[in-house]
Amino acid sequence: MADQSHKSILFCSDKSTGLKAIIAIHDTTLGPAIGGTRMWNYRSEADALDDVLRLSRGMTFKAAITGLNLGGGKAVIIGDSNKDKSEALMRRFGKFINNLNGEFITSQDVGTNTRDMEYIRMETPHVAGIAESLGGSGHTGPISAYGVYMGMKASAKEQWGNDSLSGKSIAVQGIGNVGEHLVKYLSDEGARVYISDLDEERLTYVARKHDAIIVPNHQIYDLDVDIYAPCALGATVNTETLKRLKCSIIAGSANNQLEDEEVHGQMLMEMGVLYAPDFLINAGGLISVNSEISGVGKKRAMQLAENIYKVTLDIFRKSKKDQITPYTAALKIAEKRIQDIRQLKANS
Ligand SMILES: NC(=O)c1ccc[n+]([C@@H]2O[C@H](COP(=O)([O-])OP(=O)(O)OC[C@H]3O[C@@H](n4cnc5c(N)ncnc54)[C@H](O)[C@@H]3O)[C@@H](O)[C@H]2O)c1
Repeated sequence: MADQSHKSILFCSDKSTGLKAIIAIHDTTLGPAIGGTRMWNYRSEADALDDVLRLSRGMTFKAAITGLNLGGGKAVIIGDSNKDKSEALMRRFGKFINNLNGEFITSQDVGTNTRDMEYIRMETPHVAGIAESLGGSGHTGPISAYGVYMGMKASAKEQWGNDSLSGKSIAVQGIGNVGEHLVKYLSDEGARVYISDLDEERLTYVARKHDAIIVPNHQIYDLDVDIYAPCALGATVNTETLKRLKCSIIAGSANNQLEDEEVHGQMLMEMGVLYAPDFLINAGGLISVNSEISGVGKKRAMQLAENIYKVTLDIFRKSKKDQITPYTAALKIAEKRIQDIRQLKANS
């Protein structure tokens, strides 16, 4: 908690529903902490804690760099989302969120969906990502994918002087809510798209629908492609995979793609691989949820997601000018905004 400057961490446990969850609030300078609830079968509670601490910190910087008045938080429920989920478990979790009196607002993430958010809503108003038919912003996957697509095009512009992805070869790891929509954008633009996932049925479906090429999971890092798009889980860019990756750009939706932000960010820069900071280009989901909370509507949300193109180019410019990695450049801009607003609030 002290290492990454978290504000608070709440462990939630309920025997009758089998709920075991952790809510981490990183920073609330800009506004209430917001972050999805991930349900995952973690190997240990320590792994779950590590994940929620990293993810909540990323949310702080994501909101800050996107210009939203929101803080950073995240929740994880320990369990198998296919087997352990129930209405009672989700509603019990909603009660824990309600006890935080609006300091934390949640939405969907890996392993949770709009139905789960509806159960949480039965116990607390501090939840977004509700189905469109019920007045919410619905699935965040499409807008997240659009933001990643914008960030990827900006990366292409920076690396090759032209933002067209037509004819480029792109490996998308994970074709879930975000990955599938990203594959559609890329395929529609004429890219050659390779896909991998743990879910065989989904792979066949997406490959057929969007004319993509299936590759076995273990081969995704060895492909001779222009772009690697991690859209499954974090830390896939590490010392081991960097020996295998041959791409010129890394741009995807997964949170915390770099196992060690400093070490692997620097390695990428030395290798001449352009890295589009994850917390910047995957902000579409947050933008969508913010539109639901603030009532600004879908059109404005799409404009903000489109703006990721420009912000990504600004970050690359700063990275070059200051001789720092794009990740550090993005972090500095986000931290400066938080610092400025903290001062503003202290003086008023
Ligand atoms: N949904 C959003 O709006 C959003 C926003 C920002 C960031 N993200 C991040 O993007 C990533 C994807 O989100 P999503 O909503 O599409 O999740 P999802 O659960 O719908 O999809 C993830 C997919 O990755 C696959 N997968 C898991 N481990 C894998 C592995 N080792 N190799 C290949 N495939 C694997 C899963 O089978 C699944 O199909 C996550 O890291 C999430 O935190 C999502």
